[in-house]
Amino acid sequence: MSDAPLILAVPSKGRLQENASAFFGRAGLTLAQGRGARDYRGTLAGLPGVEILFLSASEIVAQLASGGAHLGVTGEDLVREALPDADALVEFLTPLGFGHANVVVAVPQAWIDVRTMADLDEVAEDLRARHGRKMRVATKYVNLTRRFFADAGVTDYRIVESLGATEGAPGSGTAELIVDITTTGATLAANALKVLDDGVMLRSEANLVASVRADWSPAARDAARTILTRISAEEAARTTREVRACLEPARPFDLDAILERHGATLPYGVSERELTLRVAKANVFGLVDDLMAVGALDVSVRALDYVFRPANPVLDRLLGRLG
Ligand SMILES: Nc1ncnc2c1ncn2[C@@H]1O[C@H](COP(=O)(O)OP(=O)(O)OP(=O)(O)O)[C@@H](O)[C@H]1O
Ligand SMILES: O=P(O)(O)OC[C@H]1O[C@H](OP(=O)(O)OP(=O)(O)O)[C@H](O)[C@@H]1O
Ligand SMILES: [Mg+2]
Repeated sequence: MSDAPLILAVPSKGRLQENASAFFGRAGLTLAQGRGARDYRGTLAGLPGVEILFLSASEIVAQLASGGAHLGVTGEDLVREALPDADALVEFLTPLGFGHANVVVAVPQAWIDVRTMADLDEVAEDLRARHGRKMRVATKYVNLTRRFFADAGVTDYRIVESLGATEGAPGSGTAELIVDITTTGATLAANALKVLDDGVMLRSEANLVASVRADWSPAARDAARTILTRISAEEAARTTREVRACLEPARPFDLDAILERHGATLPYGVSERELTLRVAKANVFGLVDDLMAVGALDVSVRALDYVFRPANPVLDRLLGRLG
């Protein structure tokens, strides 16, 4: 099985789907979905050593854990919930900048004296004394909740497993409080719930995740190299700019000081009249000001599509992990 292809698992629906295919598209990796939206297998245009599985975000976690997929895009919240020992089974390669959601503990806004996890002890005691039953927490994040509540020293409660519309549980009387994800806070507000001051359990976003258990054949490693190289090249281009400056030949200045001040580099070396610099996007205008101040005759700034460099820390980390 040494030429087994690389299996890449991509969300087939939901909030992560569109962002995931846009992300691969920017990196020059076009997802081709066989015979239309209901075909759950696909390919990467121009990369024959790759098979794509279109799965739900939570199924992607299961495939990464079992080794059924080499790489996948999914939410960190789902990985941490499903895999108690996540770091032994998977490697988080890079956060993707979309799918942001916080996993939070939320209680009714009407509980004005309840602000922190420690206050939940009193709520639990009160429920026991007055109604003779345990405080109930509605959630589908059962494992994350158990761990977080244990770390906070809250032990007198019961989990009511929720399959959806978790925020409705306190209103309908099936639980006193909830643990769920929130992005804009609109659903919590609509259900008159508030997040406890120390109730943010996890700040999650979509990640590119690698399976440690998968059959990392030479062909699969080659394909991963190609994919991660393009992803890094796109990221480097998106976060940096190329600055070209035409200089007055006879006028000396401290180039090293300028490079250092803005974290700029000279990827093509130094020549007397023209400099090509690379700099973080946020530092562009400071660098331009300094170049003008030392007498530059013309400065241009360009966005690039891709920046390829021989070193790829993400790939190195993956290969190091696989041994
Ligand atoms: N506002 C949001 N609501 C829900 N999920 C979000 C939100 N923002 C980001 N996400 C991410 O998307 C993931 C859920 O994706 P989605 O609902 O498509 O998959 P799923 O829950 O596995 O599928 P299903 O709901 O069919 O079980 C979350 O776990 C989280 O990582
Ligand atoms: O903070 P907000 O921006 O309001 O978003 C949070 C809500 O969105 C998600 O539900 P979703 O619509 O995905 O339904 P689901 O729970 O059935 O997956 C999540 O479970 C919350 O209910
Ligand atoms: Mg969902």
